[in-house]
Amino acid sequence: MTPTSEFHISQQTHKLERLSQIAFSEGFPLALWQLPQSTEKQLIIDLSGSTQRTKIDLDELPAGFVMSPFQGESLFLRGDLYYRFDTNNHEVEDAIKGKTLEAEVFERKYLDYSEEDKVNSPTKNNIKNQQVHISESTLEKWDGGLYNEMIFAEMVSKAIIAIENGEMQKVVLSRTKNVTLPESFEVIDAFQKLCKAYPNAFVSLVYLPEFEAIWLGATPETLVSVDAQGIFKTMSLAGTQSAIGDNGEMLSPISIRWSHKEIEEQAFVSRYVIECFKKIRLREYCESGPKTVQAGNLMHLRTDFKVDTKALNFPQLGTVMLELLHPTSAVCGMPKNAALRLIAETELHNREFYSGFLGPVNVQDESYLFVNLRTVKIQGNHATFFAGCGITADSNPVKEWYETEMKSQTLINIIL
Ligand SMILES: C=C(O[C@@H]1C=C(C(=O)O)C=C[C@H]1O)C(=O)O
Repeated sequence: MTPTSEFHISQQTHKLERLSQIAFSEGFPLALWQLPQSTEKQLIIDLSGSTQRTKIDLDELPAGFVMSPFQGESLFLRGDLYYRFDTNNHEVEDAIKGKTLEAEVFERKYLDYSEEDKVNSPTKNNIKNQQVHISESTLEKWDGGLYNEMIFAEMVSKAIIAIENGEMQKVVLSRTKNVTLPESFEVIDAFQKLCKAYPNAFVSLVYLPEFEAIWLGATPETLVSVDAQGIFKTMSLAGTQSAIGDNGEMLSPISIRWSHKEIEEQAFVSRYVIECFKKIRLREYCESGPKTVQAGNLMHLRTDFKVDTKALNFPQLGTVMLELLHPTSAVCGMPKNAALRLIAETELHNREFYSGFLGPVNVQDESYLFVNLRTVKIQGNHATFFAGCGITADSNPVKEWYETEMKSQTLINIIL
């Protein structure tokens, strides 16, 4: 191999990392993701320098990435630059061929590897050491930790009383866990580790310069997807158990037994999805499940729903269902308004983007939106993990605390 081609290959390997570091240092919004069961990583950079606030209309939006909070306006990252990388982090050939002029100009400005650049340009070569800019005022907002087992158990007890009083049937309460990251922590490495560890999850990294934050996650839950063939999918996911046995062994899904509480909790979510179909008088959906599925260190109960939008001549189904479904009772509760009220009165933190939804929209004619679970917000060396649990009349407050601990461990086990 000639020295030039060796250099070229090593630059290829680092391209994903370099592009990310450029976005972080220049303040360009960025989304990097791996779809479930895919070995490709996809990357979008919005060159405008800020995200757009928008209503999510899947039929209208250009190619980009949606980041939506639990409550409030959705953000849209425009796909000005779009890259695809294979398992070895090499750029995918057909994506290179279809490169836009904008991408070529960008690469010439930031990634041109002439000999002179290698020696002289600080922007182009020392970029790896640059971090996301974070202001003092953002750091001041960081709290040392709002929750402990007793506080959270009391919140759950309060929710159980509300359920017993007939105010609601189910509510999902969540908490945060704050961790100071070690100096050795590298966010792109953490993303890569999550991709390897969780091939069945939607693994994502989203940089939002206006929030001076990076959100990293590995969620098991599809909210709405519409593929290039017009197949719409959603799911009801709930009920949680450890996937790891008493002796540290990985359990198999068929060995898992579910209690009445968990079966009921998941059935609430399925009923909610079916109610949404009923509202638009759609009967032509296929339903399969519930079945036990593994999500990293956890097992859940899942029912899948599928609709052929082409056969029904209903191309807007994705947009209509998104509006009806979010927030589902997997992250909020039943009935929705009573649950929202209790969440607002009880939780000590703002959920921000946790339990909202995120994913690529109209990228290669497909849209995949996921519920933002198993997620962490990173600001400087501060990490806030978010996790929640579904509470019904049969909940045990201490068990629910452990469930949120296990859910935080899905990320912590891999990235720290
Ligand atoms: C709320 C979360 O997860 C949701 C709640 C579940 C439950 O209550 O058992 C299971 C899966 C998700 O639908 C979370 O991960 O934070």
